[in-house]
Parts: sequence; C-alpha cells; structure tokens
Amino acid sequence: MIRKNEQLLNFIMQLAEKPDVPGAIILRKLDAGTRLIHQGEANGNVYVIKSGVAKCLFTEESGKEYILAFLGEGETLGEIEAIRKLPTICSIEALTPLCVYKISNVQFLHFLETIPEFSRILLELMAIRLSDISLKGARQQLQPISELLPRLLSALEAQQIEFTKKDLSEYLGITLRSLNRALKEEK
Ligand SMILES: Nc1ncnc2c1ncn2[C@@H]1O[C@@H]2COP(=O)(O)O[C@H]2[C@H]1O
Repeated sequence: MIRKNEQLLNFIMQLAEKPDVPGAIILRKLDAGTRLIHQGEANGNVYVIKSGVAKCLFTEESGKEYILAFLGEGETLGEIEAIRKLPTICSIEALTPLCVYKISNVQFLHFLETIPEFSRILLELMAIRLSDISLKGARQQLQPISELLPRLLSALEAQQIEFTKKDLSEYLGITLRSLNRALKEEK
C-alpha cells in the first residue's frame, strides 16, 4: 500500500555524491503535515523521497479529496510537471516527517536525457505506477467495501504508521460515514 522504489533511491544516493554534479541534488526536510506540492501550481522541482511517507492527494472543485497513493522511499514527486511542462496534477503532503532529495526541473530533464540508466529506472517506475493505479481503480469499482477493507486493514498492520480514518476513507474513495459503518460490520 505504501509504494517504494529501492532502485531509484540507490541511484539518486550515488548520483548525489558524484563530484561532477555539485549542488544539483540537495536534501530537504519537512515536518509531518507540510504540503510540498500544491495541486495546479508550478512547482519547479522534482523530489525523490529519502525517508518518510507522503500522500498524493487530488482535490475536486467541490472540495472532495481522493488519495491517489501513499508514497515512500525512492518514489518521485513532481516529475509529471517537469516532463509535461504543465501544472502539477495533485498535491503532495508529508504524512510523517519527510526527507527528500530536491532536483530542479531543468537538472532532472538533463539527467533524463544524458543518463540512460536514470531514464530506464524512471520509465519502469512510471510503468509500475500505471499498473498500480489501474488495478486500484478496477478493484474499487468491482469489489464491495466489505472485501476491500479487510485487505487494506491487514496491509496497514504491517506498517508502523498511524493512518487517520479520513486518510483511509479518501484512499478508498468513500465517505467517513461509510467507512465507519464498514468498520463496525468488520468487528
Ligand atoms: N497515481 C499516482 N501515483 C503516484 N504518484 C502520483 C500519482 N499521481 C500523481 N503522482 C505524483 O504527484 C505529483 C504531483 O505533481 P506532478 O503532477 O508534477 O507529479 C505528480 C507525481 O509525482
């Protein structure tokens, strides 16, 4: 449920230490609850999570929120704006204290164009995201909450993080009321 990408994390850690890219990759720390990326705005940087967990939050015009994904170590944030040259598609908020590698959009695109291994890892990460988001959407359409919830709860047990009921309902795309009802039926 929390996505991670060890390959990218290892790659960025090594790249950040290379003497020929001084200052191109810098570390930034954020407190839990801080918004790193604001939906619809130009952000100008791409981030790779070094430690901690962030939520990827889409807000509708009506104000309704939907959590697209929980992202952990080695996941990228902000690459869609850099690649597509369009405003960010959703917001990113730190769920726990977060430490990220920060790379400017220009530098990120330069790495993509000049380091084949970096492009390969990024392409694979995007393919994994596409399949994950497609399967999440399909399951939410096909399966009732009574089937989705136990699976989510057992995945959560393995994590050492406190998720609020609000986070869970926004991840499942249901109201808090429906979540509470389903939790009651679970017992
Ligand atoms: N379905 C998703 N799964 C994982 N990360 C996502 C998803 N959708 C958006 N993001 C991330 O959230 C970021 C918001 O800013 P960008 O649109 O620039 O880039 C986006 C991605 O890095």
